Amino acid sequence: MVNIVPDPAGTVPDTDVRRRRWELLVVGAGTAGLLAAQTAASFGVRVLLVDRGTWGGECLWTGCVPSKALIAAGEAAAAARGAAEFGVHADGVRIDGAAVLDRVREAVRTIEPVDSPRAQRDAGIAVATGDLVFTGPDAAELDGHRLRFRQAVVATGSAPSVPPVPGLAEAGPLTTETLWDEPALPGRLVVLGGGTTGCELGQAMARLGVDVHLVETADRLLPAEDPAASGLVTAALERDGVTVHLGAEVRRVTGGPGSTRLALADGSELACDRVLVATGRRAARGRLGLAAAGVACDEAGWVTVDRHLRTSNPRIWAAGDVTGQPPYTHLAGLHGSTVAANAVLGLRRTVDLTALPRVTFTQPEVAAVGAPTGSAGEAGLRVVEQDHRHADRAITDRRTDGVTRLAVDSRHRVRGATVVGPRAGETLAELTLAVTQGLTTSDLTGATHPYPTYADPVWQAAIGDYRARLAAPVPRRALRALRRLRRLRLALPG
Ligand SMILES: Cc1cc2nc3c(=O)[nH]c(=O)nc-3n(C[C@H](O)[C@H](O)[C@H](O)COP(=O)(O)OP(=O)(O)OC[C@H]3O[C@@H](n4cnc5c(N)ncnc54)[C@H](O)[C@@H]3O)c2cc1C
Ligand SMILES: NC(=O)c1ccc[n+]([C@@H]2O[C@H](COP(=O)([O-])OP(=O)(O)OC[C@H]3O[C@@H](n4cnc5c(N)ncnc54)[C@H](O)[C@@H]3O)[C@@H](O)[C@H]2O)c1
Repeated sequence: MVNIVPDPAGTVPDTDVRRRRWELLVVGAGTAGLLAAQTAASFGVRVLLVDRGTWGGECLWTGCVPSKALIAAGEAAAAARGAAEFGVHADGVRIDGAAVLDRVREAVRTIEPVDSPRAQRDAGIAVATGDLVFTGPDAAELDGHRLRFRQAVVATGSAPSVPPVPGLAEAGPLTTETLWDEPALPGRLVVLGGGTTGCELGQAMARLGVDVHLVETADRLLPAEDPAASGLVTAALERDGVTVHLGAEVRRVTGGPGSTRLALADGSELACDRVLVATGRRAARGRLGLAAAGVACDEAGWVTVDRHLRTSNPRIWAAGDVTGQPPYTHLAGLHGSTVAANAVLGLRRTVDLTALPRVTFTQPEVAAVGAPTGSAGEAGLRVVEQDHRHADRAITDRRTDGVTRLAVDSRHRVRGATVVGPRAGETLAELTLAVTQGLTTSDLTGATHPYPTYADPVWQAAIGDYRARLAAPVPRRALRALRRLRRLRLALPG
């Protein structure tokens, strides 16, 4: 059923919505669509925002919010179990899985009103719930009703991709779209994929008492990150009870929920109650009619865009995960505001991915930005590093399993960074600014960092690089001359 809500001024009666030619039609009310619609509305344009019903999109309902709430529950369990290390005894830790999942859903419900149709309408946006299908270059259908538009934004997101392993689809695997509706936590879980999702959820589940096996085809977890991060996260997951299978491939799956068996390529077999698939994403275009609209997609199905996020139909823009660019909420939001500025004001804004920050919310967190720090040498960059075993805050917190690595160019500009440790995501903000603004390690040394914080290792790494600079021939000669001058002055009488 189409449920079109008029704008707050009431100038667009429900019955007229389908007859209007909308200045901007936005399809998908996830982060990208919401930001596109809100930014366009703030520029004074009449916008129609359409969603199937999950207002707030993946981040709110099945992504960031529930996963971070589950991670918080896992952290609470781990803190209670580990309290004895501090001389605090919290014996008899008991996990109520159903209550944990209820708390997760409560977090979603608490945030939901901000993204609701009512909130959008209050912001001056006309909203409609339904499945939108494009029928031509400037026309679409919403559950049987025709709409026309001057410009449109496709912001329909992405979906979990289930690999074509024989028997997997028939085994009823969980995905990040279905996990959150479960009434209880599984007893035994096999997680397929050791990327961001698999590591975050695998660790959280293990901390909540689930027997977790994590299967990754690559030879290390988080294969896109600095190998130092992979090593630290693997060790942390294993400490939490996750059995990690690297370089492993599932050949066949049999059974279903409650009793599933996975045959691995090395001849071994895993038995579990549920399988969670976390092996990457695919475009979530469904039956969107992009061909009828003249919007081209690449071979993998992602909507093709130019530097300004314009599709092959000059009236239509795309934003967020559907473009195939890195799937992060902060990028989806940036895409949304960028397309609004380009579509409504005719600007030619681009989105620079070179300083796109990312955080994996394992414990320790892995936060990275810019040039890789693992193979920085190959890219002509040097790596300066501070091991958190020497960071006082990490020692007081008994959280020394971390490292800060900066990739620095020949002019000592910070070109990339990886931070592994508690609150690494927060620490990354400073380094993202450094990479974005081309700041040098000497700029970082010039800003006093409070003691004792997890930002201190950044300062120490920068100071280390600055001191190494002083060892070069020219600064050494200058230092020698200054020392001599000082001695001469001190030798002078009076
Ligand atoms: C488990 C998990 C954890 C994550 N954690 C993080 C994190 O911590 N930080 C981070 O930055 N990112 C995280 N992400 C990624 C993040 O969720 C996505 O990058 C982001 O939500 C994408 O936003 P979007 O607007 O592009 O798409 P979506 O949020 O998917 O929105 C698309 C919307 O389009 C609607 N739609 C689709 N087709 C139609 C149609 N035909 N008609 C009408 N409406 C339609 C859908 O209903 C949906 O509401 C996580 C993802 C997962 C799976
Ligand atoms: N904290 C965050 O910001 C956050 C959290 C979760 C997800 N996300 C976003 O969602 C995206 C998707 O996450 P994801 O973890 O599903 O994908 P991913 O691409 O990050 O990781 C998928 C992993 O699965 C492995 N793999 C692929 N096929 C496999 C198979 N058949 N068996 C075993 N392993 C297999 C890959 O080698 C890879 O390591 C991420 O790239 C990220 O951008 C972000």
